[in-house]
Amino acid sequence: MTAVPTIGVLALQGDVREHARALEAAGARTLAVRRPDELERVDGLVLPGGESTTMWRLARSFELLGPLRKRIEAGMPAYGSCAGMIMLADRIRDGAAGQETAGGIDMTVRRNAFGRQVDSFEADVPLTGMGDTPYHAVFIRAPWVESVGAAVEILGRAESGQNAGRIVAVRQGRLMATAFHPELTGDFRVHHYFADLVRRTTEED
Ligand SMILES: NC(=O)CC[C@H](N)C(=O)O
Repeated sequence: MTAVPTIGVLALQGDVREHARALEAAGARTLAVRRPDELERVDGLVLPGGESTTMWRLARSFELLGPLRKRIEAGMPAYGSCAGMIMLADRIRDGAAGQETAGGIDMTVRRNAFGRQVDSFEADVPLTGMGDTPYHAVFIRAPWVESVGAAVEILGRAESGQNAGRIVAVRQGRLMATAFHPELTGDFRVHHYFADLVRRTTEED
């Protein structure tokens, strides 16, 4: 029998409840993670959208940044959306002074990249491995992925307009990230994909 995985949502700041709801719709049990002992109990973690500078500062003061890095290095699956994508990037551009990330994905992410042109917008993005219909993606002061290392698989790019070709969804092994917010649209394909990844990981380990 396949066990139901417990997926944490980093609950320092951001749209935690929406992710929990989407993960539950994808068949996972969820846990709000604010403390290192909560982080220890989850099979995978979602880092939500919000504000990456605040998330970073809070992660430091809650003494979560170090434990988060350790669990990611040890192979915990993690998925970051928007600010969460920034948190999973090994390198960031246009960060606040001294801004750190948990890292894990070999990519450079530019913060507020689309925001200079337009604060928020919606676009259809075809996503590898998540069905034939493009994903209707909501971007809110979103970052984009400026460059990726060889181990990173590009799952989606913006298709049209002046931002055509920009990388907005990636995966590196057990880590994945999207520049957009799949918790807001009621189409939970991204959460299903991540929940399946976590389920397979718990079977492998
Ligand atoms: N919707 C979002 O998560 C926005 C991200 C935000 N601009 C940041 O830098 O963290």
